[in-house]
Amino acid sequence: MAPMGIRLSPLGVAVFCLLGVGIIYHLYSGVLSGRIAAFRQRETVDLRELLALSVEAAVLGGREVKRVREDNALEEKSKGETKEGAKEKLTLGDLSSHRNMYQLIKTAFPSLQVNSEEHDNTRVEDLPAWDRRIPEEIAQVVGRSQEVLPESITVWIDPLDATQEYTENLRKYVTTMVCVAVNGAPVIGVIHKPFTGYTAWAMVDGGSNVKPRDSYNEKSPRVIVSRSHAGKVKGFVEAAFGNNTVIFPAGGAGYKVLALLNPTDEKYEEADVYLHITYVKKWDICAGNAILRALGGHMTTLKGEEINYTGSEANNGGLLASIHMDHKALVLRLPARDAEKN
Ligand SMILES: Nc1ncnc2c1ncn2[C@@H]1O[C@H](COP(=O)(O)O)[C@@H](OP(=O)(O)O)[C@H]1O
Ligand SMILES: [Mg+2]
Ligand SMILES: [Mg+2]
Ligand SMILES: [Mg+2]
Repeated sequence: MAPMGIRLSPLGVAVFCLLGVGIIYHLYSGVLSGRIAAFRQRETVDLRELLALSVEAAVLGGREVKRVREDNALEEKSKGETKEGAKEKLTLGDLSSHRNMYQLIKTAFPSLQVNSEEHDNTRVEDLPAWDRRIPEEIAQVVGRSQEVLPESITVWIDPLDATQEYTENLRKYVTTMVCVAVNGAPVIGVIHKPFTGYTAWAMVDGGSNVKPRDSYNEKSPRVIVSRSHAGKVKGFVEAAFGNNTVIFPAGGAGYKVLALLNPTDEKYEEADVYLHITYVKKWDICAGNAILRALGGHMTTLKGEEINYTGSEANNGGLLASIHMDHKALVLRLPARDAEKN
């Protein structure tokens, strides 16, 4: 005979269990969410550290670019053709720079999304890990750290910009570039010149080591454009700013942004506007965009839209860059463009 004749109702047991689970959940949810928050806190990345690392990476890549050029060991290959039929070249300078830059950044911050123009997993033996030192030059300008979540970051690297000109030994156009975008907005930009050793860097709301020129000609801007991926840019520029517009053809997207500023390493064309009408990729333009933005300038599509530096590498909308000018007014002066015909 069952003692006392107690019978458990299944419904009662279920309600009792649910209550128990509810109490345990209530007690632990605060603790758990606190733990998760603390974990995320620890995982943040300091943008000032990323700036220092980006400069280090650009200089490291630049050393390879210079070495390969000076050894005359370019091992030039073709990666295919651009949409417009120009040869897309690849040299040992691009590859060796990529291996060094990518490995340095990925070893220091393995969780970051890093998009390089080149793809090659050959390990660089004996590459020392980044020492996490913030150079004095950066510490003096960027006074405090700025923490962001790693998942909000996209790093874009161009291990050698102006490869076409590099193969022609037009050394002044060649740069290495690193850019850090946060939630798609370009925030840190580094443009390094391997053959002069000059490095321009800037961080939005942080500071920079490069300044704009004192004056710009807004009424009749001198326009810097591509020399090897120009498309029909001459007619486009003349339709916008008049038939007598001074046009400077130059190599490299990094170089052309520097020509809008006041870099101190060598003489540049003093351009007022940088304009590009053919296809271009985000590693080509992100660093320049970040530097211009940090200095109060703008880089947009030809329609004046901001460029989002997440997702696909493609920028199909062309490029208009200016500083200390009414950028919207410049956009309004541009003629309608047929992206298919360029
Ligand atoms: N139409 C196009 N298609 C693909 N890449 C282009 C392009 N126009 C310019 N670029 C890239 O943008 C950079 C600057 O070009 P430009 O000197 O013509 O202004 C070069 O980068 P890389 O040298 O890193 O490949 C070049 O390949
Ligand atoms: Mg290339
Ligand atoms: Mg490039
Ligand atoms: Mg390149």
